[in-house]
Amino acid sequence: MPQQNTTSTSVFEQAYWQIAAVDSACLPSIDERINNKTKPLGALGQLEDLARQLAQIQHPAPKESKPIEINRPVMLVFAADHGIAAHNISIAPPEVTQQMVLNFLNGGAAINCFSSTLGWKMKVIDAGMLSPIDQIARASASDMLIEQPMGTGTADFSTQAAMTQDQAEQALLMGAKVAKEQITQGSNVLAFGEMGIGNTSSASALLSLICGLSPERTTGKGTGISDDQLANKVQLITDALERVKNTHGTKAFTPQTALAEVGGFEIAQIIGAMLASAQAGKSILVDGFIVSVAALFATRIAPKAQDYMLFAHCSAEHAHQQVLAQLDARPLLSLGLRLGEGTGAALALPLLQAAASFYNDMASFESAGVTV
Ligand SMILES: O=C(O)c1ccc[n+]([C@@H]2O[C@H](COP(=O)([O-])O)[C@@H](O)[C@H]2O)c1
Ligand SMILES: Cc1cc2nc[nH]c2cc1C
Repeated sequence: MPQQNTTSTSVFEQAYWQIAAVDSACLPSIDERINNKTKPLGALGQLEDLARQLAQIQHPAPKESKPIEINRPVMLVFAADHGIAAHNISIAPPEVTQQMVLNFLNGGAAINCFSSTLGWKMKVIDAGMLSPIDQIARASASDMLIEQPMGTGTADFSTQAAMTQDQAEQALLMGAKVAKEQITQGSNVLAFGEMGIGNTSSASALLSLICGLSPERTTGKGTGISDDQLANKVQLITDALERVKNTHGTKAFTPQTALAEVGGFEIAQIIGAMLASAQAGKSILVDGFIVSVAALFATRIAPKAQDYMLFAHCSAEHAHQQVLAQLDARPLLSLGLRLGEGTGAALALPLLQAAASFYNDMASFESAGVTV
């Protein structure tokens, strides 16, 4: 059931989330620990930045030098359908969203392979697909599946608002609930993935609205559509932006308005889950283009949430670079992936573990008797 916001503060306001910035007072002791490891200064490159950020998130007290822990890493894959998918803007029809969710529940997708190989717990969240999961699949996958649909897919945003403002609000609360449950179970690293035929259209429109970028710059081929389909996708997003400007004027769009007009149920729930993770002081591992747009929205609601975000990879969807630039984020991997599902985030877990391992266990110059 949707939670009630008992305060008068909206979930789209920073004050609702009360996210503490990570404290830079702890940096000197963290840097001292990293710099005294038996290596030339900076020689572990981006792994040093990763260790620094993980240590800063986990040990804000200035003088403490405690190990980094990666506990019960959990992959949360949010799935939903999109009304815009009726316009042939994907290689696949909308039914494929649910077919792929069933594939997740049966353990057969790329994200299952990576999660089981690398040690992720995996949860699949139905945030609003065209039809509910049938009882047999539900019964056989009760441990992996979380059902909290906001409806049977969003409305077609090229002609009307994707969802109501109230749904956008409820979606944030429902996403937050999932993150809180996983944190209660002991997770301190939460990764985010998604599945939704048509959701690159939604992510592109959201990016255009919130950053004032033209649809040509924010729109790409998603699952691999043709040039003609891409031209149609750009036109549909252009029409949607025109519709939204006619409805709300040309003023800057708030995250809530943008989400309600052109968002997706899975994207909105991810935003809420990220904000709750940051609120609880846990690390957020961001996957590809769609999840990064959700991360951008989370930071537009509560800028301090970014302190807790680690960017796993750079997707082949070219607008992902625009999102990363907006966030001034440097991703860990660049493998040309454009699958989604959380696959890029899953693959980054060994890097987090390696960063923790050198930070925790590598000898210092003093302890090893190495004199440089
Ligand atoms: O994560 C990415 O960067 C990414 C880039 C392109 C496509 N996807 C996946 O493909 C689906 C959306 O693509 P489309 O063409 O249907 O909009 C959705 O299920 C995503 O998981 C994901
Ligand atoms: C087959 C398929 C698998 C996916 N996984 C994430 N998005 C997807 C889109 C399609 C079409």
